[in-house]
Order: sequence, then structure tokens, then C-alpha cells
Amino acid sequence: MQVVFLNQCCILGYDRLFFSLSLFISIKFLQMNTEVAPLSERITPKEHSPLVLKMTRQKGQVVFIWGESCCGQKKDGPQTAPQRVCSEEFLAVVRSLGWKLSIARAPQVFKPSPKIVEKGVNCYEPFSVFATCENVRQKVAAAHDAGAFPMLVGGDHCLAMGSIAASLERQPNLGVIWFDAHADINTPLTSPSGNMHGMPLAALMNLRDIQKAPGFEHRYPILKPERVAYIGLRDVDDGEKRLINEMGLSCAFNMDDLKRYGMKELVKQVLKKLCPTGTEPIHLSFDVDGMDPAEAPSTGTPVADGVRLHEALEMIQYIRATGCLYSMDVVEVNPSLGTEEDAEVTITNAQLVMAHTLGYTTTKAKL
Ligand SMILES: NC(=[NH2+])NCCC[C@H](N)C(=O)O
Repeated sequence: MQVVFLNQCCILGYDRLFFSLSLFISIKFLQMNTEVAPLSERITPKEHSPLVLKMTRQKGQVVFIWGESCCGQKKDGPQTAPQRVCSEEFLAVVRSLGWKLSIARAPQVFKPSPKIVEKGVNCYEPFSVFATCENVRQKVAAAHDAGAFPMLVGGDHCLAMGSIAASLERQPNLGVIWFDAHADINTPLTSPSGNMHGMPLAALMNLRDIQKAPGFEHRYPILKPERVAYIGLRDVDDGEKRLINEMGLSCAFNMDDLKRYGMKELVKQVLKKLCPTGTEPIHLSFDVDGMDPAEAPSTGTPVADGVRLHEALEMIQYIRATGCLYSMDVVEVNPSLGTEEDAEVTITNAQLVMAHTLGYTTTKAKL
């Protein structure tokens, strides 16, 4: 099977790149109160490390899969995010980085779910979630089949079931980096909310109790616990803590770890675990609530004291530099929450994360 990794090599006219990026930066980025390098240092020459070149394919195609869903939780709004995140201005930046791009819409499917009568089973809209994730799975699969890099733009985090399932079907050894304030490994028996955006890892690992969710009898290829790493955790439910221990999810870094060791060391540990030979494919599931609410205020379940934007971008650069990124999600932007300014900040930062993944660099990141 052909393996297509995220292309690292940007062969571009730097004048053009500089122009459009500095436009983008000056309009959007500089409005924000974040630690970014001065303009003159933002655009660095492309990296020529042997590792990067080894993994490099032809300059590629990226497909933005619009996961227009909100059914994984109960707040209206995340379904409107893809269109705002993939603004014309943002798409122009992506093109200027040398990518060919296309958009594949994966609209939410509403499917009435059976009433759950079993005591202790808490699960909201499972039929809609499954059908919507199936839509996403097909779109991500089509992007892989076309040799493109699939970037899912959510929508809520339940959609990762679809995107990761599609990547796992092609790469059974896929490693998943779960960047999130939450562990998202609840089952209908442990979930405090019943929201399935808190359950995607349980579904992907096919934990026994996930089958209490109607429609979730095992359907996905299985993600092995040792192929998962967390970064950013700080709001983990008791049932999830138990599951993390039982499943032996040892690569789980919380905010204390980040403060103690720094992002560089955390990513080093994560890559040592998931990508030990420098060739294993990686999926990055980026929930904007992994970032601090100051950086991503418009999100459904914000948690204080999170990862700062510059740390998140540092993480992205290290992951990108492996040349092993195979697919990605950017989820949980909800433009309907907070003020319009909150929505703008959240959208801009999601765009920054995506632009960095696609080769835009602000710093020199070397592990
Ligand atoms: N992807 C997310 N934002 N997840 C939030 C989950 C919150 C909580 N642990 C729950 O299961 O309800």
C-alpha cells in the first residue's frame, strides 16, 4: 500500500510567500497578544535535514474535510466552524505555501437514536454520531486514496472516530497524538455528560462498554493503547483515569509535565514512543481546548491553565519535522460561543496551527 506522508519540502518563491504570509500575519496574528518571533525572524529557510528529505514526497495536495457536526455534544455552533476557519484568506496562505488544495464537505447526518432505557448508560445521539463519522471516514479515505494529506476541520471531537478509522485502515500501526484538555476515553458507562465527543478513543480502541452505545458494536479497526499519546491533559473524569490505567496508556502528559519538562522534551518522549524508527505514521488530533482559554475562548468545554499558542506551534513544528504526519484533525472551534472577538481569536489560532502543519514556520524547531 502506498504511504503518503505530509510533505515537508516547500519549494517556493519566497517573495510571494513572504508577501502573502506577512499580509496574513499583519492582519491577523499581530492583533493577538501572543509570544511570536519578530517579523524578520518568522520565515525561515526550508529545512534540509536528511530525515525530512527521506520522508519527502512530491509537493502535495491537501484536502480540508469539513466536519460540519455538532452532534457529539449539546451546544450549537461547531458545525459552522469549518467554513470560517477555511476562509479565502487562509486558503490563499496555504496555496502560497505550495499546496494544491481542495475541500470535501462532510455534513452532519441526523438519524434518530433509540431511547436508551438501561440504567447507568449515558449516551447522546449515537446514531447521528455514527452516521456523521462514517461520512468523515469516507472523505478521509478518499483523500488518502488520491494521495493527498487529509486535514479534518471540525466540528466536534467525535469526528476523530471517522478520520482515525480511515487512517488506521491504511496504516494499522498508526500512532495517535491526542492534543486535548480531556482524555476523551469515556464510555456510556463512565461519561458524566453522555456526549460522544468525550468517547472517540474508547470507540477506536473498542473498549467493551462502548458497545452500550447503540450502533457502536465494533465497527472500526482497532487502535492499540500503546499507539496513543496525550498532551495537554487537565480535565480527566474519574472513570477515564481508571480506564487510562487499565489500558496501560502510559504516554499521557498533563500540564504539570509540560511545566516541568517543556514542550520539546514532551514531544521527544512522545515521538520516541510512537515513532521510534522515524518512519511510523502519525495522526495528530488537535482539540483547540488543549490550548489555554485565552488562545481558544470559543470552544464548548474550555479548561483553565492550558497550553499556550507558542507551545502548541512548537509542538506542531517538531511533529512536522519528522515527516511522518499522515493525517490530522483540528476540532472543537465553536464560533457561536463568546464574543465575536473570542471567535476571531479562536479561528485565527486554529488557522495558525494548520498553517504551521503545512509548512509555515515561525521558529527553528529541532529536536
Ligand atoms: N473533546 C472534548 N471537548 N471533550 C470534552 C469531554 C468532557 C467530559 N470529559 C465528557 O466526557 O463529557
